Amino acid sequence: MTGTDDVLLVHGGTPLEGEIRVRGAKNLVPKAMVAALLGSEPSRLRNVPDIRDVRVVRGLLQLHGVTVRPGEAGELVLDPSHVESANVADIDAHAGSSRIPILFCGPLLHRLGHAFIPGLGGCDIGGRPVDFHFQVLREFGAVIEKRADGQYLEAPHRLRGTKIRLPYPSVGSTEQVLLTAVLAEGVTELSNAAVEPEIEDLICVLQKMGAIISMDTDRTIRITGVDKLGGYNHAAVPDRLEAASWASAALATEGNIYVRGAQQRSMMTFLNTYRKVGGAFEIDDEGIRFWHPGGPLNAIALETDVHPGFQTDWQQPLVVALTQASGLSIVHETVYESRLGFTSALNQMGAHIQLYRECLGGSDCRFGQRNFLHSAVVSGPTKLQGSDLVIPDLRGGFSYLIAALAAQGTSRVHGIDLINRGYENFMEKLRALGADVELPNGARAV
Ligand SMILES: CC(=O)N[C@H]1[C@@H](OP(=O)(O)OP(=O)(O)OC[C@H]2O[C@@H](n3ccc(=O)[nH]c3=O)[C@H](O)[C@@H]2O)O[C@H](CO)[C@@H](O)[C@@H]1O
Ligand SMILES: C=C(OP(=O)(O)O)C(=O)O
Repeated sequence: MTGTDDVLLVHGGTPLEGEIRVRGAKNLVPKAMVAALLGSEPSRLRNVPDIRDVRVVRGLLQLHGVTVRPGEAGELVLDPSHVESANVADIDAHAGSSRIPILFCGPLLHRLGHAFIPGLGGCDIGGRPVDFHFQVLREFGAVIEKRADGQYLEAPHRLRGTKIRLPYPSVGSTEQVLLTAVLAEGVTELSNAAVEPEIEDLICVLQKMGAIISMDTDRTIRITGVDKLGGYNHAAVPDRLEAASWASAALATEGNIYVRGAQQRSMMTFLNTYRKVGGAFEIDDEGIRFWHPGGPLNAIALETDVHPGFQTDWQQPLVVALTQASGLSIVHETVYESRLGFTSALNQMGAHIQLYRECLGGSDCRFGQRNFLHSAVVSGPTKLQGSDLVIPDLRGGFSYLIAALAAQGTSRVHGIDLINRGYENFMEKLRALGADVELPNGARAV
């Protein structure tokens, strides 16, 4: 989508108020769909959001012979009975913008003995190499050949369990190990694993299928391979990243939003930070209400980290709220080396955000001596003015929507289709919250 179809006019200055609902997590649902490939029976996934990353994986699974059909509302039934006989063609067309194709490696090697992985998508927020993925697959016994159009993998023999230590607790690499080890021969011990709530939920899915997986408290995961897995029936964990985005929108626009589906357990670190900034929230069994209680917001020092630290995908939307806090906030991004570039457009709107190459705010990280602008000092409060904005990535895009909604005047936000990757029906939700947004004359709703 290009041109006027992909532009949103945002008339700012109105607090967002009302209720929206978040469904299953973008960072779990596509992976649970891939897990269905490992089963000998159909799986039923519930609480599935209608987002682009789900559609991309659905296309890829269908290409590999998995029948995917909708069940009840928000359900997908995935039947992998015909994977062996599928005629895989045109895989590049389905790879799309997502990073998920890399997670097809283990399941396809188990089922077919070979796999082809095209170029990956995902947000442009750093180099995002996949060296850990290929290293762990080699340790399981896969042979990998890089060709011009992608990576070809083969498993000449059944993959074998192994002992692996990740150089960094990478989410995708941990998932790669899980999806490969469950059907490998013998035991796999993974240390320095990522332990994000979405990973725990993927482990729940795999256990339902018949896998044997234990998690220690020291980032060690042990998997005892089994010969066969069945299907699963699972409701996906809610999207804590989307929930936090709406919470940040409530704070930046001086609004009040009830996020149905938001869960305290997976958002504890975010909630502590939200409270330190001066945001208010109230938790009940169905969701969390977030609001600006009035008065000034507090500047804070914030460092992103792997779970249970402050999740990097929460950072960009919260930075918009920090432009409204009194004093100097420090933001140290330690997960991605280039996730602060989006702030230049906030400065164009009137914010005062200065980027630094040094590790500010406490600890040293991998990016410290390497010339990456990965720390920020946000000086506030500053009034924001409407502007012309071009969305750079998923969370940066949502941040621009928040900034435009908090600003005086009208903004033209270009590239809004990108937001459909991870935010279900965001236009409907914005309107339900009273946002004054419109598509330019003649444009379709995205
Ligand atoms: C679809 C999905 O679930 N995306 C999430 C996932 O991304 P993703 O799984 O890609 O992120 P990782 O946790 O793997 O990446 C973390 C860091 O490890 C580095 N790295 C990773 C793999 C590798 O082979 N080599 C390497 O150097 C990355 O460049 C990055 O600096 O976790 C991130 C961290 O919580 C989130 O921001 C993303 O929203
Ligand atoms: C970085 C993100 O996603 P992905 O890994 O899919 O690019 C995100 O959800 O913010």
